[in-house]
Amino acid sequence: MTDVSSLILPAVIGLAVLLLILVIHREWRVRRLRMDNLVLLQELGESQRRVKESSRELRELFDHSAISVMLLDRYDHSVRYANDLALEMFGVDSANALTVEVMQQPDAWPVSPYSLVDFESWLGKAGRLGMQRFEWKLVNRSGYPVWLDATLASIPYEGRQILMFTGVNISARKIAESTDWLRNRAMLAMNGDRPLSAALDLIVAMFQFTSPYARCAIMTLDEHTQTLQWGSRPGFGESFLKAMDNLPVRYGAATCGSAASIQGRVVTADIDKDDRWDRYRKAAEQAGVASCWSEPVLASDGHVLGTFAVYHDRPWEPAEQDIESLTGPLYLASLAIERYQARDRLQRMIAAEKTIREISVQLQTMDASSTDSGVSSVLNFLCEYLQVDRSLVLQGSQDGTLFEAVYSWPLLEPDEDGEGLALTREELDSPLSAIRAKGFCVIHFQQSDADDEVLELLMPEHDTGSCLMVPIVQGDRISGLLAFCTGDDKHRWQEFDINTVTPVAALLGSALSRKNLMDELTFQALHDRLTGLYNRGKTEDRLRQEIARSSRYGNTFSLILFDVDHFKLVNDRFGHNAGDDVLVEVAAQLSNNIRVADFIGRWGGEEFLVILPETSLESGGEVAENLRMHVAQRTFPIPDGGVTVSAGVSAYLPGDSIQDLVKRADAALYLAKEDGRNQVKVSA
Ligand SMILES: Nc1nc2c(ncn2[C@@H]2O[C@H](COP(=O)(O)OP(=O)(O)OP(=O)(O)O)[C@@H](O)[C@H]2O)c(=O)[nH]1
Repeated sequence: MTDVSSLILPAVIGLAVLLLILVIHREWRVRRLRMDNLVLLQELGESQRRVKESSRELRELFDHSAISVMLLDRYDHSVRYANDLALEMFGVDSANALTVEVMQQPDAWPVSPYSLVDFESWLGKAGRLGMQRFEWKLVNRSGYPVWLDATLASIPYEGRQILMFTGVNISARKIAESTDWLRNRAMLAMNGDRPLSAALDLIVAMFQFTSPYARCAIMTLDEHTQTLQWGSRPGFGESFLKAMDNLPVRYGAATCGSAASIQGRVVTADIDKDDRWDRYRKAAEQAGVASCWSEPVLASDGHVLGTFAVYHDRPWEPAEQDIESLTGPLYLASLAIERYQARDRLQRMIAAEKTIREISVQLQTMDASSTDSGVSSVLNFLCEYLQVDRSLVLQGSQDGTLFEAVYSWPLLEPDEDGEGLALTREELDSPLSAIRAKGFCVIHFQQSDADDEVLELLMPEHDTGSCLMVPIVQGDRISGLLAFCTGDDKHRWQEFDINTVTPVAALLGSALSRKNLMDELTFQALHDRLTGLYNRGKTEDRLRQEIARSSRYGNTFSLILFDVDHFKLVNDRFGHNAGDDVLVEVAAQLSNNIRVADFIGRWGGEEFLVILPETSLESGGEVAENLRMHVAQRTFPIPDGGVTVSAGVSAYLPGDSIQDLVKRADAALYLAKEDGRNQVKVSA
C-alpha cells in the first residue's frame, strides 16, 4: 500500500514537470513564430519600399527620357503615367487628360503611302499577345506631323501588370522617305505622258505632308493673258475655284496675283483684313479660307511660271520651318511647269510644222480655178487646228479703204440686202494699228465699242468671245487680214498659234495674189481695156453659144448693133481722150440698162453689140429704142454734152451664122444712119 501511495507524489510531480515543459515549449514556439512574423513583416515592408522606390526611379528615368513614355492600365487603358514628351506630343497638361480618344487622331493626309494606325487595336493586341511594335503617325499641337516608332509591352508596375508605351520620334526619316517617294512619283509623272496637273498634285502633296492642316494649290501663268489658272486640283468648292481662276497678275489681285506681280513672297495672315482680297473675300469665306501665303514659282531665268499658295482655315503665318519645307516643292514645281511648257511647245511645233507643210503644199499646188475651194479648205483646216468657230480672209481694196470678206469658213451669210461683209479702214483702225505694232491683234468683246462693232460683224451669231487677226502682206502693204473668231470667252490665243498662222497668212497672201494675177490676165483676155465690157472675142463666143442653144431648143434671140453717131467729129473737136470718155460713158449707159441675162460687148471702135437671149425681133427693137433714149438723154463730159447712138437689130433665124446675124443688124444700122442717125432700125 505504502508503495502505491509513495508512487503517487513522484507521478504528480512528474506530470507537473511535463506540463511545465509543454507550456514552456509552447511559449517558446509562440515567441518564435512571433519573431518569424516580425522578420517577415519587416521584409515585406522593405520589399514594398523597394518596389515603390524602383517605380519612382523608373518614372524619374522616364521623366528625363528622350523617348515618349506612357503607362496604361491593361484593362481600361487609362493612363497612369505619361512623361513630358508624351504630354507635349498630345498637347495636354496632365496624364489625366490623356484618353484614348485624344490619342486616336484622324488621318489628315490627302495623299499618303501610310495608313492610319489604330492605336486602340494595338493596345488590345499588346494586352493579349504581349509586346507589340508599330509605327504611329500623329499631328502635334502646332499642326506638324510626328511619326513614332512605337512599342507596347506588359510590365509589372507597383505590384501590377500594366502596359508600357514607348515612342521614338522618327519624323525626320519619315518625312524624308515620304517626300522622296512623292518626288519620285512626281518625276515619273513628268517623264511619262501624265498631264501637268498630275505632277503638280504630287508636288502639292509633298508640302502637305509636312503641313497637314494646310490646303495648297499651284496656279500657272498664262503669259498671253497675264492671268493665273489652277494648275493643281485643290479640294476647294466650285465657287472658290471659279472666282480665283483667271486671276490677273497684278498687285492687289488677292495674294497670288500680287505675289506673281512682284515676283516675291506675299503673306495674307488674315484675309478679312487684307483689301487685296476685297473682290474674292466672299468666295474665300464660302470655301472656309482664312489665310493665304503665296510664293511665286520662278523659271530658271527668273521669270514667273505661276504661284504656290498655302491656305489655312484660320489666320496663320508661315514659320521658318514652313518656308524651309516649301523650298523643295517650289523647285520641283518650277521644273515641272518648265518641262511641260517645253514639251507642249515641242508638240505644238511639230503639229504646227505639219500644218504649215500641208497648207503650203495645198496652196502652192492649187491653180486659179481651184483657189476658192482650196482656200476654203485651208480655212476649215485652220478652224479645226485652232479650235475656233470661224476663219475669214478679208481682202483690202487697192486704195486700202475697204476690207472685204472674200472667203470665210463656215460661210458668212450675206446681210439683208444681199451684201457680203466689208469693213472700212476706219472700223479697223485700232486692229490695224496693233497689227503694225506687233504683227497680230486680238480683240475681245466688251473691251471697246469699236472692237465690239468689228466683232459683231465678223461673228454675228455670238455676243461674247474674241478674234485674232494677222496681216496678209504684199510688199510692205497690208493687202488683207486673216481673221479667226471664237465665241468662247475663255479661249486662249497662244503665242504659238499666232506664230503658226502668220506664215499661213503669208502663203495665203501669195496664193491670193497669184489668183488675182490669173484673174487679171483672164479678165484682160476677155475684156476691153477701155470700157471694161467684154471684148470682141468673148462677144463672138457668146454669140456662138446663143446660136447653139437657140438651134437646139428652137428658140430665138435678138442682137443689137449700136454705133456712136458722128464719133469722128467728137475726136476731132475735143480730142481723143474726150472721145475715150464718151465711149466709156456710152458703154456704161448701155450696160447699166440691160437685164442681167443680157450680154453686151465692144464690137469695134465705137460699136457695141448687145445680145438679148430668148427675145424676138420686135422686142429686141423695143429694147434698142429704150437704150438709145437712155444715151440720148445723157449729158456727156464734152462741151455741148450731147451724144447719140444709132442701132440695127436682127433676130436669130434657124441656120444663121454669126456673120448672117451681124450682117443683118449692120444693114439695119446702116439704114438708121442713112435715115438721119439717133434711131433704131430692125432688119427686114
Ligand atoms: N477716141 C477714140 N476714138 C476711136 C476709138 N476707136 C475708134 N475711134 C474713132 O472713131 C471714129 C469712127 O468714125 P467713123 O467710122 O468715120 O464714123 P463716125 O464719125 O462715127 O460717123 P458715123 O458713124 O457715120 O456717124 C474714127 O475716127 C476712129 O478713129 C477709140 O477707142 N477711141
